[in-house]
Amino acid sequence: MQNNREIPLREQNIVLIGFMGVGKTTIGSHLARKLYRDFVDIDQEIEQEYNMPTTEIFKTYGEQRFREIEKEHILKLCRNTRLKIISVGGGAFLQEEVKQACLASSIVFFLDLNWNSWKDRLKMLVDTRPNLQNKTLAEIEDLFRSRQNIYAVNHSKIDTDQLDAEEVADYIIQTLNLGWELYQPTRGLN
Ligand SMILES: Nc1ncnc2c1ncn2[C@@H]1O[C@H](COP(=O)(O)OP(=O)(O)OP(=O)(O)O)[C@@H](O)[C@H]1O
Ligand SMILES: O=C(O)C1=C[C@@H](O)[C@@H](O)[C@H](O)C1
Ligand SMILES: [Mg+2]
Repeated sequence: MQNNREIPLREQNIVLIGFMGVGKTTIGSHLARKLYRDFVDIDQEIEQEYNMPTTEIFKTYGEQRFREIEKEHILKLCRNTRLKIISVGGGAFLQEEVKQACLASSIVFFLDLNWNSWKDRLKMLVDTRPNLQNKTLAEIEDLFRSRQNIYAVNHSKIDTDQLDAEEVADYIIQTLNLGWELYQPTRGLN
């Protein structure tokens, strides 16, 4: 496994984690554009590979198969790439191996959003997220709360409640610049 001691901090992949709908895909694409990096969205990669939406993949092959493919995609990126912005699915960190690979090879940002703000987004998410379907609001809240512990280990947590997607991307860039300068300063290198 490529680990972060072998990749200069400024070249490490940036991985966005968090519950469904917190904005990983939207914020990740802003971040990639602003940092002139490639953006990889794992859900979209899997949908392209299977040529069907996630809901159909769950129905046809089951969640377990989706998780296996998700793991393969993420481990491959962690082993073989740098300088990417990667949005992983909301359930990717359920798999310990995925979590450890991301934490060892990349800078992991947890996009946090409180339940009250999140539930306003439910309507626009439910058709495309199989794990939100056929559940009561109380069951979805339970899922939301039980998932928080898989995101708890990260390199930086960003509170997104009061920010639009572009502001979150700018805030992540400020955080990165602070960390890069602190731990691997450019001053005096030449
Ligand atoms: N900071 C934000 N403020 C307001 N709305 C946002 C913000 N970030 C994302 N959104 C909106 O929330 C919806 C979900 O965002 P997005 O698809 O990026 O979430 P996601 O974390 O990638 O979800 P998933 O894990 O299910 O793929 C989109 O309609 C997006 O426009
Ligand atoms: O949190 C989840 O379980 C999921 C989140 C989405 O990003 C997709 O990866 C899929 O819909 C499952
Ligand atoms: Mg997404």
